[in-house]
Order: sequence, then C-alpha cells, then structure tokens
Amino acid sequence: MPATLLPTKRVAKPWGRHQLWPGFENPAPDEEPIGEIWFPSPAGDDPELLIKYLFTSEKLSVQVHPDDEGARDRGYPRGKDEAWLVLAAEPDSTIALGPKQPLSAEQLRAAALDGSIVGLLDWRPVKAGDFIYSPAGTVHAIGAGLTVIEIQQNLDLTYRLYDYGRPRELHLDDGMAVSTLEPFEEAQERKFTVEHLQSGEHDVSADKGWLVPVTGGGTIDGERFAAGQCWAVSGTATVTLDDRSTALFAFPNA
Ligand SMILES: O=P(O)(O)OC[C@H]1O[C@@H](O)[C@@H](O)[C@@H](O)[C@@H]1O
Repeated sequence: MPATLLPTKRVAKPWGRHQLWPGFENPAPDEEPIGEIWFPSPAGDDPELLIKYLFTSEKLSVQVHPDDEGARDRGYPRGKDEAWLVLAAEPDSTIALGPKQPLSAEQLRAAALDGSIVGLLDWRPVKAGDFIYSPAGTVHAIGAGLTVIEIQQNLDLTYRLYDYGRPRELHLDDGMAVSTLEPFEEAQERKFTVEHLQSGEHDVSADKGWLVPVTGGGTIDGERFAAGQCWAVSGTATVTLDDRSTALFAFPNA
C-alpha cells in the first residue's frame, strides 16, 4: 500500500502557544493557545503509535502514564511509553524525568498535594536535537519554551499528579498506582523504534510505520513530502531525503 499523508488535529492547551512552528498555522490572538498537533489515523483504525507536535509556553502538568499491563487492567488497549525529539528549546528549557531520590508512596502523595513534587523531580536541561525516551510509569513533566515531536504509544490517558493550580482534573490515586518511585533509568525494553534518517536514499520497512519529516523535504515512493507532515507507511517504502533534510521513521517493536 502506498504511503498516506495523515490529517492533523489541533488541540488547545493552557500551556500552549500562539506562535507555533514553520508549516503550522498560528491561532489568532483571540483564540486559545495550541499545545498539540496530532496526526491521527483514520477513524476506526487503532494503530500502535501516535505522532504529535507539542508547543509549550508553560510547564505541562507533573504526570504519569500506565504501562501495557496497568492500562489493560483499566480497560484500555495499551499503555503509553513516549519519546520526544526536541526541535527548539529556550536556553533554560528543561524536562523532568523521575524523582532525584527514591520516594515512598506517602512522600509522592504528600508532595503532589502540596506542590513540592516540582522540587523533588530531576529537571534536565534540554536543547534542540535531544532525543528522550520516557517509559510508562515515569513521573515526568515537559517544561516551558519547547517545540518537540512526540512519538507515543497510541493511548490518550494522562494521570495528572500536580498542575500548578490550573483548574484541571487531577488523578492522584490512579497516578500513584502506576508511578515508578525510583530515579529514572533508561528503558531496558522499548515499545517502539525511532530511526533518524539523513539526506539520501533509505528503504524503510514496517507492518505499520510513521514517517515524520523533520527538516526540509523529500519523496516517499515518488510522492513529495515536507517538514510538518506525517505519513503512514504499510510495508516497505523508499524515502529519498533532499540535501540538509532529516526525518524520523517510527514503528512498534514486535
Ligand atoms: O495534562 P497536560 O499537562 O495537558 O499534558 C498532557 C500531555 O503531556 C505530554 O507529556 C504528553 O504525554 C502528551 O501526549 C500529553 O497530551
């Protein structure tokens, strides 16, 4: 089957922006800020992965996602590991991954309730080009001033532990039940692979894969693509990237 250009879905978020990124139309000044642009698959299709852009002007919630087992126990098809490619970052931008020190469940609960959880997390400086894989269970928070491409298992379920007083629902009990209380460690096993493609010709192959042009453009099986798009690929395709162009190719691991 040929590669298919996916549509976009724009999601307003309190931490979003009015100045997005080349290739994406900015919301009008009187419209809500856009925080996420999704590349959903056609209705009725429930593929393993979902690709999004995130545009932040404030910190996102301190949050956690369940793993496959935890999600299935709650009636969802899969858990949510996620990964971020940082496209742009302010000089002081950070992403928090896990606590700096091991926490007890009671410490996590108390810290989420009074907000001191923010100071207990391991906030890491990030810059353009960084790639971070955050497995389910990681208590995490994306910071302000970031533009990232997110590759995630296709589950729309976030348990918010703390939200800086914003008037959004929190999910402390559910979040506590799936949180890793130890400091972050690189995942031993990843739910998906993300290949980083440079200019030139590449054969990509996956039962179901996602081509995400990052900079510049090129062709997939002869069809023109450009940064800011996302293409679904079934089977094998030939990707030719123009000079100084880059792309990601993401697919679920068996
Ligand atoms: O709950 P908020 O703060 O809106 O954040 C929700 C967002 O968090 C990010 O870390 C990602 O997991 C996104 O896929 C998710 O939509």
